[in-house]
Amino acid sequence: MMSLEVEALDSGYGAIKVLRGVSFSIAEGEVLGVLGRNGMGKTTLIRALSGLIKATSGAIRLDGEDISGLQAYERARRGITTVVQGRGIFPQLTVRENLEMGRIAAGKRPRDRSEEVLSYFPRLGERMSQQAGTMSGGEQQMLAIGRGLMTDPKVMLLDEPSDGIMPTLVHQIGVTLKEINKNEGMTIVIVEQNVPMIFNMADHCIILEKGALVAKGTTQEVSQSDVVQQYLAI
Ligand SMILES: Nc1ncnc2c1ncn2[C@@H]1O[C@H](COP(=O)(O)OP(=O)(O)OP(=O)(O)O)[C@@H](O)[C@H]1O
Repeated sequence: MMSLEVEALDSGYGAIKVLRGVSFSIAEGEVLGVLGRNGMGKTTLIRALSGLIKATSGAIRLDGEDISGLQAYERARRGITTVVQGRGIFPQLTVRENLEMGRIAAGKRPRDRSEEVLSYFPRLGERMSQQAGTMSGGEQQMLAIGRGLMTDPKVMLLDEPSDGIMPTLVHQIGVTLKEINKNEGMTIVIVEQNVPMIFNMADHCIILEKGALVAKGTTQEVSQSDVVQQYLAI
């Protein structure tokens, strides 16, 4: 069974149509990389999957169930967690409190994942009482991912986790996300401008151009195809 299946999805902001007929599917436990230049609809896709904006038509199926009519919190209860661009952590709260917010956000009582979170991100363990807003960008990104993990999700949506982070940490975060994917069997949808990061960690890739899909395939197929030059300008 497909873990996540998106069919002919249209979405946008009021009268502004952004996503046009987007279709793809991800098997359970896979990593899907979402590539595309600035303003092509990547963040909008993450918002539409998480339920922050509505689908105007099409379907989003999680394990066969169409969740496109559900509110964001209902999707979260079904196991979708979102690590938003800019991280969305609570800067005034401590690391410990931010992680606890993840558990609360899950709505039910999820398994306690704090041990796993601290094993993936030992730096967080050293800073449990620190105010989150005083940490470096990379540490805040680790916290945002850790908080998502605390909800004990089945699917993790990430919007540009490399944004504003120094290259060595970007590499490390990519490696850790892959570990989480493998160890937890976690399905991951990751939006990135950082093409090498995606080519290193994704099983499949899609490329968005003006809200429509212009490429989809295995990472190997997409990375070797002309579309990379054409749509990503690298
Ligand atoms: N809240 C909003 N209201 C109206 N239009 C929006 C809103 N947010 C985004 N858009 C528009 O939707 C289009 C796609 O934006 P989106 O943020 O999804 O692109 P993106 O591929 O994530 O870009 P970036 O890499 O710069 O984050 C853009 O034309 C943008 O101006």
